[in-house]
Amino acid sequence: MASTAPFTVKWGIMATGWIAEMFTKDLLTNPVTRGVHDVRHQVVAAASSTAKDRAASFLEKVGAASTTKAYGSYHELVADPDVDIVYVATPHSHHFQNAMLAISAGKNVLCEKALTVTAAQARQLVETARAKGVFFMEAVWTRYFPISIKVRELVSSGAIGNVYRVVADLSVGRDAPEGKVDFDDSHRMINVDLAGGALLDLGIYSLTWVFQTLYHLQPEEDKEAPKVVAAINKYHTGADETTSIIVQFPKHKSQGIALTSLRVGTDVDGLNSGGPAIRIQGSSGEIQVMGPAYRPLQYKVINKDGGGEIEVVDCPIPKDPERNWGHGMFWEADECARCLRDGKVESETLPWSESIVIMEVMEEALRQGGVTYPELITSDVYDAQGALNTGKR
Ligand SMILES: NC(=O)C1=CN([C@@H]2O[C@H](COP(=O)(O)OP(=O)(O)OC[C@H]3O[C@@H](n4cnc5c(N)ncnc54)[C@H](OP(=O)(O)O)[C@@H]3O)[C@@H](O)[C@H]2O)C=CC1
Ligand SMILES: O=C1OC[C@@H](O)[C@H](O)[C@H]1O
Repeated sequence: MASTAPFTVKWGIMATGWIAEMFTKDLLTNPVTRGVHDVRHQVVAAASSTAKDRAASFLEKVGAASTTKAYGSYHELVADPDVDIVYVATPHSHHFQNAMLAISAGKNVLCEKALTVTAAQARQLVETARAKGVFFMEAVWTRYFPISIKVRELVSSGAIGNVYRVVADLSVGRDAPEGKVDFDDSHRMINVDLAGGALLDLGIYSLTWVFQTLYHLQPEEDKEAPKVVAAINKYHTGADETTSIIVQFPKHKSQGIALTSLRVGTDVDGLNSGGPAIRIQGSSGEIQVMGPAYRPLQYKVINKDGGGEIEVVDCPIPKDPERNWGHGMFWEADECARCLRDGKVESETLPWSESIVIMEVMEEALRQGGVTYPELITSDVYDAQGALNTGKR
C-alpha cells in the first residue's frame, strides 16, 4: 500500500519571548515521536518587534534550521509569502492588533491565550478571519492534550452520570512580604498596560476546564449562555490578584466554579498534596484531574458504587529523544495543520463562538470586580502602524 506524505505547514513565529521558545521547540520535534504521521511542521521565519538580531538569536536558541528567516518587524513576517500560518506569542495586550495584522495580510493565525482583552476585539477578529477566509484559533493548548480528549469522552459517554458541577483551580502561590506578590510591577502578569492579572493569564485555564466539560459538550441546539457571578481582589497595580467565578447553566442544572490566585497555590508543596486541580462531579461519580490545569498529566475516575476502587491514569507528554524535548504544545499545532489540510477555518475543539463566550465571561467578571485596562489595549480600532504592531515601547 502506498503511504501518503504528511501534510506540511510552514510557520512564522511572531515574538521571541518565553512561550514562543517553548512552542517553536515543540514545532521542531519529530511528530512520529508522538505517534503522528499525517502532518508535520516547518519553522520558516521568526520576527522580533524590536530587532532582527533578536529574532536571529531566538532561532539559534531553539535550534531552527540555518535557512530560517529572521525579521526585525512583525510587518515583514506577515508579508512573507512562504509563511502559511503565524503564531502570535506577544502579551495579551497585543493580541488583537497583532492578529489583525496577520489576518489582514491573509495569513492563518494561531493566537496565544487570552485571545484578546475585550470580547468586542475577539468578535472583530473572528469577523475579519471569516471575511478573509483564513484559519484562526486561540492557542489553548490544553484542549488538545490526549488527557482533555479522554476526559471529554468520559463525560459525554456518561461515565460519571450527569455532570452537575465542575470546580477548577489554577493558582500559583506567589505571595510576598508587605502585601506584594513575587513579580515586578512591570511584569506582564500584573502590569495593566500588558493586560496583566490572574484571570486573563491563569484563570482562563480554570474556565477552559469548566467550558470543555459543561459547555462544549452541550448539544448545539441546546447551547446555553452562562450567567456569571464573580469576586475579585485587586492588586495595587489595578490587576486582579485573586478571582473566583461562578459560571451557571441553569437549564442544564450545572455550575462551574473557576478559581485563580497569585497569592495561594493549587499545588501547595509541588507534590499535589492539595488534591486535584479539577473536580468534575457527576450523578454517579467524579473525574479528578491533577494539575497544573494548563498541563495536566494524570486523571482519576471515582465511581459512587466502586467500593473504593479508583481508576488512575497517567498521561505523560512524549519527548522527541533526538531533541530531548516535548512540552505538549505540538498537539495544538497538529490541530492547526489538520484544519489547514482539510480547508477548515476554525477548530471544532475550540470553535470561534466558544472563544468569544469565554471572553465575554472574563469581561463580565472583570467588570464586576472593577478591573479596567487602558484604552490603547482595549480599543477595537485596528491600527497597523500603531505602537502595538511596530514595537514602539
Ligand atoms: N500557552 C501557554 O502555556 C503560555 C501562554 N502564554 C501567553 O503567551 C503570551 C506571551 O507570554 P510570554 O511569552 O510569557 O511573555 P514574554 O514577555 O516572555 O514574551 C513576550 C514577547 O512579546 C513581544 N512583545 C512585543 N511587545 C511587547 C511589549 N510591549 N512588552 C513585552 N513584550 C512585547 C516580545 O518579543 P519581541 O521583542 O521579539 O517582539 C516579547 O519577547 C501571553 O499572552 C501569555 O498569556 C505565556 C506563557 C505560557
Ligand atoms: O499560559 C500560561 O501557562 C503557564 C503559566 O506559567 C503562564 O504564566 C501562563 O501564561
